[in-house]
Amino acid sequence: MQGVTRRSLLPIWTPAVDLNMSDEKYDFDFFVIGGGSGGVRAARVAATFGAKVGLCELKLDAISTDHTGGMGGTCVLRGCIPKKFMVYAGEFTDECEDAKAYGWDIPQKPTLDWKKFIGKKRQELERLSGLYKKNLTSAGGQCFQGRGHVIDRHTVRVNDKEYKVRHLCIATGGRPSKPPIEGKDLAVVSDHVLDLDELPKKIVIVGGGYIACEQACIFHSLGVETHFVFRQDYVLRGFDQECREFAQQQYSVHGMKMHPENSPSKIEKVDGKLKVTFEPKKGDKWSLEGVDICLLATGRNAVTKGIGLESTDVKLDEKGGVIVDKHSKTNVDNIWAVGDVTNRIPLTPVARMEGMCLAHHLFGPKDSKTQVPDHDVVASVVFSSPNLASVGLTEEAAIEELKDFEVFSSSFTPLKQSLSRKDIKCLTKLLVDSKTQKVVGVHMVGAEAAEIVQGLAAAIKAGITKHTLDITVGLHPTSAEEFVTMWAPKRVYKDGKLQK
Ligand SMILES: Cc1cc2nc3c(=O)[nH]c(=O)nc-3n(C[C@H](O)[C@H](O)[C@H](O)COP(=O)(O)OP(=O)(O)OC[C@H]3O[C@@H](n4cnc5c(N)ncnc54)[C@H](O)[C@@H]3O)c2cc1C
Ligand SMILES: NC(=O)c1ccc[n+]([C@@H]2O[C@H](COP(=O)([O-])OP(=O)(O)OC[C@H]3O[C@@H](n4cnc5c(N)ncnc54)[C@H](O)[C@@H]3O)[C@@H](O)[C@H]2O)c1
Repeated sequence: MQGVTRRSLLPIWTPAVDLNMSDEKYDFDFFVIGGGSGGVRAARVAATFGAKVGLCELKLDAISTDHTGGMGGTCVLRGCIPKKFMVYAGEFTDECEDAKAYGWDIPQKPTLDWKKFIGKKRQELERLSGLYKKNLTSAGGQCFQGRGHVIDRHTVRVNDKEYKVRHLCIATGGRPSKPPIEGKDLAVVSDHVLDLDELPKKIVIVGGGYIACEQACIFHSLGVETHFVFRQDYVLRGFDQECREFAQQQYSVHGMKMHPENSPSKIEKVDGKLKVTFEPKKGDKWSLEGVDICLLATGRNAVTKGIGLESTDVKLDEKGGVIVDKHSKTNVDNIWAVGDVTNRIPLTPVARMEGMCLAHHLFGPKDSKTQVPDHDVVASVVFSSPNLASVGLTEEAAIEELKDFEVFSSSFTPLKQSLSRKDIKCLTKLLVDSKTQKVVGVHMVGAEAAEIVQGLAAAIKAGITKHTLDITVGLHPTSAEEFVTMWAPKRVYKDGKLQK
């Protein structure tokens, strides 16, 4: 086959497979379908180990479809990165508020040139997408633009050409799903709201998960009339209950219009705008009119349909995700899957870890310690305003799993806001195993929580005890120092029961 070259720089260690003995009947040792966080990491590391690697990805577009995507995948083009740019864009509103309280004279209301912002965002994402391709090809991998289709367990078709592959990796990620609401075609999904030509005046955001919370806070901070509608009494099911309540209370302090225990039942067009009708858990139906955008942030589905998987015996779970073992292997010996398509933990660093471990497992040194991804104690953060960052057990999970533990928590006004928006509060929380004194959970709601909890996540992995935190000298004055100055437990549980 033309154009496929084995990387000349062979690794200095002993690879897991003898790459010089690879079967000539294969065009590639390793072929990846999907150029997102997981796929590119797997392909790039495998190429670095000297494997003959190919990867295919759809053509670049902000909106993902069966035929559009782009190198870098969801995280780079319609996830983490554009979302974080929007978070930053919105933060200047609060900064201006704080600045005034600190004595700055801001003569007129600052305005945002949305077209300028979105133009810069598009330019930067295109650059990043190009970098993903460049990094893979410089590692020796080959990149194809086109839709990958599995013909059989050793054959992939891209752009009408078939390739024989020794190992195949499915890394096709996920795409947003819409619930069966009347008029749902009038609503948009997260791909769209991260790439709007114009900023809406009035937006309805449906869902209570990561995306809904982040987007609601972003649009509210950008001055858009934001209606945040969710089914439960509190947002972010699965997070620590005290943190959920605290975050939700802080969202309303910022003035956002929250509509808990409501679901949309109908979306229609009236006089060129949207009318969205809701059914509350209790009470009568009600509607919002004059809505520019209705975002359905109600979950995502693994991309496993229409890519030829049915021509293999690869087993899917009940939600359509690829079932894999601890090495990311499917039930078919040479087919592997990493990232969101496997419905494990749908986060970028997790997809990357799975890709990295797979490459090590297949092509790395035999004694590599990074062959099995570790899904235990994975930190996560909701980039809402304020951030909610979390690692380890929640208080509710600790009651079930640990039974004997102590809760340390503190809520306070961050120093910066003590001269400005005094109703802005921060919550820090630690859970400690009573028997071992090990820290088993860290949670924070507040500015920069993500930056702070990252370090504590590493400390938990290293088995840090409460005593070590107690003898750690804080950095003053910071919000982070609360984690080393919470001496007395707020609550103590014995045998899963709260002690008086
Ligand atoms: C709005 C939003 C915000 C997010 N924010 C964060 C965050 O802040 N932090 C975080 O950790 N995670 C975040 N995530 C989650 C994160 O983006 C995903 O977990 C991550 O991108 C998954 O990587 P992946 O490689 O599994 O899949 P993807 O990145 O989705 O990549 C899959 C790729 O496969 C391609 N593809 C699909 N089918 C084919 C085919 N047949 N042929 C060729 N190519 C194909 C797609 O075009 C896509 O590029 C966010 C997600 C969303 C939607
Ligand atoms: N900061 C981050 O790390 C980040 C940000 C965004 C997304 N993500 C990842 O992407 C994944 C998907 O995010 P998501 O927010 O789409 O999903 P999610 O699973 O976090 O939330 C979906 C929400 O939609 C609600 N919902 C579902 N069906 C509904 C219906 N019919 N009517 C009303 N509400 C309904 C659910 O109750 C839930 O609150 C997340 O699980 C997360 O792992 C991560």
